[in-house]
Amino acid sequence: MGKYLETRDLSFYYGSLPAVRRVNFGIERGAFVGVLGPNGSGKSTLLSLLAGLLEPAQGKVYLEEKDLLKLPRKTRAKKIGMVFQNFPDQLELPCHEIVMMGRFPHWRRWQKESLRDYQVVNRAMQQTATLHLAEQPFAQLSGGEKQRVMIARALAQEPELLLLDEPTSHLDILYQIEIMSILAQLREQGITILCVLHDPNLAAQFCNQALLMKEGKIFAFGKIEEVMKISVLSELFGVEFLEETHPYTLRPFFIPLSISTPYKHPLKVHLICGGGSGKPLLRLLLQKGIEVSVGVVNQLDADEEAARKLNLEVVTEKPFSSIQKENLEKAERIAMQKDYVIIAPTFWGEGNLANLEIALSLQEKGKKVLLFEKCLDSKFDFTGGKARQYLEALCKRGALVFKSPTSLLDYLDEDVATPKRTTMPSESAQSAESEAK
Ligand SMILES: Nc1ncnc2c1ncn2[C@@H]1O[C@H](COP(=O)(O)OP(=O)(O)OP(=O)(O)O)[C@@H](O)[C@H]1O
Repeated sequence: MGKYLETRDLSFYYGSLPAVRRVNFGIERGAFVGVLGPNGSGKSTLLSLLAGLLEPAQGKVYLEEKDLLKLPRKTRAKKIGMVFQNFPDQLELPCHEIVMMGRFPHWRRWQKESLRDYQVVNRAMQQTATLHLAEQPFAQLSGGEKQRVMIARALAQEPELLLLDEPTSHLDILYQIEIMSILAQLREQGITILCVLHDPNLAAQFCNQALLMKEGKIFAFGKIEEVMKISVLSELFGVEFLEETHPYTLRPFFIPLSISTPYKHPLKVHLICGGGSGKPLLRLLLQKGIEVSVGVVNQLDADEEAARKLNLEVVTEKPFSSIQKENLEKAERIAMQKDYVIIAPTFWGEGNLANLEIALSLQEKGKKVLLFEKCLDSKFDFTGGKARQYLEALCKRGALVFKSPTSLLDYLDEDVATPKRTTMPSESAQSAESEAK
């Protein structure tokens, strides 16, 4: 059986500019789809095609398996409610009359407003908190108030399918949440909703599916939990995100961090850490644009969580387990691709000691190892001295010891500026090394 709403090879051009390119997707009745994508990616054009306001250059839109453009105009107007950006916002009509316009498709010629029409308008204005604006001229409302009145008008239409283009764009945060909650309730009543949004969090919290667009094409489409991932969103928007899970809804939410640039620093490092010891360093390394891999760390460890949320390459081991051979080999392979191995001042136990064995092995293969004075403090060693022996062996064989993350970062910068330095410890590092001894 076909879907409630479906597009097949849908394309649209403005002159020679392809705005929507061979878009294929289908949604079930009652879906609540968030349409997201960068500016100019074709979201509004797609919505206009779905509303039948634009005629596709190629392909078709099907509503309940029928060619949308072949449905009588009045049938379309009854079924599809729209809240678009380009409403005439200087109308002097009182708001209740604007909302009543939503009833037009249900009227016969010369029909007057019925009691039911007034009831539906009243309910729509209650739902959108616009009842107190009923007598006010539309033109005199604020942007957010106008937006809510236009949503009320669409609700008064009692549509099956609601298409909204950035319905939250002029709303303060309270009304953003309120409007999204109203839409979620409408969905529970069986209305199918497609809604262009700029905020991934509104989509992640309220929608059940996401349609991501880039350059007129579908970039990703599916359930929120399948599609809304930092790797996908970062690539779509060119912004780094941190992902958290909402403690109550268990839906993901995203914190934009910075504009994603390809790692701009020429050096790459592998970080051995654990228990949160790597976090301060991770932040500094990433701020400099240095590519970082992490491991081996136990799943659910604070550093593992940070690396995962930052979408870094990370080698993990099961929680509370000693590191398995295949994970050690994987970490070694990854670290071999890097310029340095950095050891954070973490606690050492029998479970993670093997990370120091890899560091020694990597050093033997010519990899440069950097660590911190604090690493040599025996209070971090819960292996009866084995960890300290490994760390001292690393130092004897040329590992550089630093007082602080910033001095290590300075060293990396010097190293880039003076290529020969990579084989010769810097003065600051040497002095730290001798102090440590
Ligand atoms: N009326 C028009 N005439 C010519 N080009 C247009 C027109 N409307 C949109 N475009 C172009 O078509 C492309 C897609 O625009 P569209 O408005 O569909 O994107 P969008 O994803 O909704 O953008 P935004 O997030 O900025 O609202 C853009 O390159 C835009 O410049």
